[in-house]
Amino acid sequence: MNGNQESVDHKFQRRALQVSEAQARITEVANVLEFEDVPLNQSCGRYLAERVIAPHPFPAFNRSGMDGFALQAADIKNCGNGNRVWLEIVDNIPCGAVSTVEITTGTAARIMTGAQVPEGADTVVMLEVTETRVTAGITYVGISKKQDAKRNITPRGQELSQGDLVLPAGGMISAGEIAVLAAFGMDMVKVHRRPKVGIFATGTELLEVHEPLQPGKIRNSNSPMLEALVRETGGEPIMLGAIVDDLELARGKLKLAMENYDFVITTGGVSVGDYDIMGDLVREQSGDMLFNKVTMRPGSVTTAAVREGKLLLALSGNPGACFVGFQLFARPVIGLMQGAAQPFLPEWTATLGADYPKVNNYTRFVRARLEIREGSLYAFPATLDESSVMVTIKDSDCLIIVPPEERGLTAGAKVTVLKLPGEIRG
Ligand SMILES: Nc1nc2c(c(=O)[nH]1)N[C@H]1C(S)=C(S)[C@@H](COP(=O)(O)OP(=O)(O)OC[C@H]3O[C@@H](n4cnc5c(N)ncnc54)[C@H](O)[C@@H]3O)O[C@H]1N2
Ligand code: MOO
Ligand SMILES: [Mg+2]
Repeated sequence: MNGNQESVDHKFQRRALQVSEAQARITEVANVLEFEDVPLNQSCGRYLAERVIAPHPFPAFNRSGMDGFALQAADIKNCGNGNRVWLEIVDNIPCGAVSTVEITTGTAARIMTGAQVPEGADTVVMLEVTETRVTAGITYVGISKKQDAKRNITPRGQELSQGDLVLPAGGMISAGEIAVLAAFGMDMVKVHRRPKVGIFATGTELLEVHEPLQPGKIRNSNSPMLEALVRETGGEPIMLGAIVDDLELARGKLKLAMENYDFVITTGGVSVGDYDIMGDLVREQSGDMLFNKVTMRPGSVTTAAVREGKLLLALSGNPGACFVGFQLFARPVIGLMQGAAQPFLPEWTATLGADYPKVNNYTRFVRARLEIREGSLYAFPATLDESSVMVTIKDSDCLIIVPPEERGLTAGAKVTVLKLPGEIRG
């Protein structure tokens, strides 16, 4: 044997991790970023850094649910069958006012929806079932139907008592949360800073989006896709362009990116090809490597490393693998850095809508369209779902998790899907 044959090429020596193990390794080193206070109207899509406890009951006062008259139910308990009661109107209470007149037997106050119910009143009769008359300069309301106490009054604290947990830490802020925060007077919200995510692509074949097509070359579509994905997950993308497949160039670029940003994502050059420089770069400092092979398709060559506490995720250049690798590894990292309590894609159960005959050694994440038929959720796998395929990414609502199987799956099988964000296209 000559020396050449004896030597081991470490490029080919990769220990494949299960997806869950790879996710555990990368999320373990994803540190939550510092706090910042943001104005309420800019907090949509951020994650609450602290739980919110109700500082007061909500609603804060007994509130009328109707335009009508506040009175004592006991005064009208014999109404009906021709019996009518006349009560003296002692006040008129618009929204925002607090009446100083207590309702006693024989009296009522005109009141508007949303106004504070006056002391002494225990029911509000709606305007439409009342009549008024003026006798000797005094206005009376006539009521001819009985009504129980508590009707049309929302009691103080009906929705929340003081001290109740309103919002847990780590929940995403959207319209409903913003309404609650506003109602409790929180015009500034404590969140975790968005991670700055440096993104660059490697590949001598890559053209800029605006460049005309040239023989053998392709436009860099992964960088804009990653930029959109980083934004979608709440990160701040920093676009560092594309570089040719040159180890020195890549080393310099990576160093700069790792020094300046919270998280670095690259695409391309992680397989075993002669120009797969990102794989080589990570292997150079093998102590830092978290994984460089995962038992998944697409994206088996997805590589991750940690350097001085900073994470590098080197995604495959193949668009399908780049997309899936982002969803499984970058999404939770970016979420955790912002303090998200649920940083992973949600898992749903669906019925497979068409046969999926492919046999897999590895777990497959198959792009699919979701459809609701007669109240049940169906997942239709994309006909083209190879790692290298790009166009079916845009048609997908979810990724079907197809475990390693000796034979394929048939239509009707129950499958677990990872729901991608956004509306179901149907
Ligand atoms: N001998 C082997 N060959 C390959 C293996 C293997 O195990 N042994 N793995 C295959 C698998 S699986 C994948 S996935 C790819 C991974 O490739 P790389 O991550 O090294 O990516 P590249 O070689 O740079 O490019 C692959 C493919 O993607 C296109 N590409 C690259 N960057 C972009 C971009 N920014 N935008 C759009 N498209 C991009 C590139 O032109 C190539 O066509 O390796 C297999 N090979
Ligand atoms: O990394 Mo490749 O995408 O497994 O097909
Ligand atoms: Mg390659």
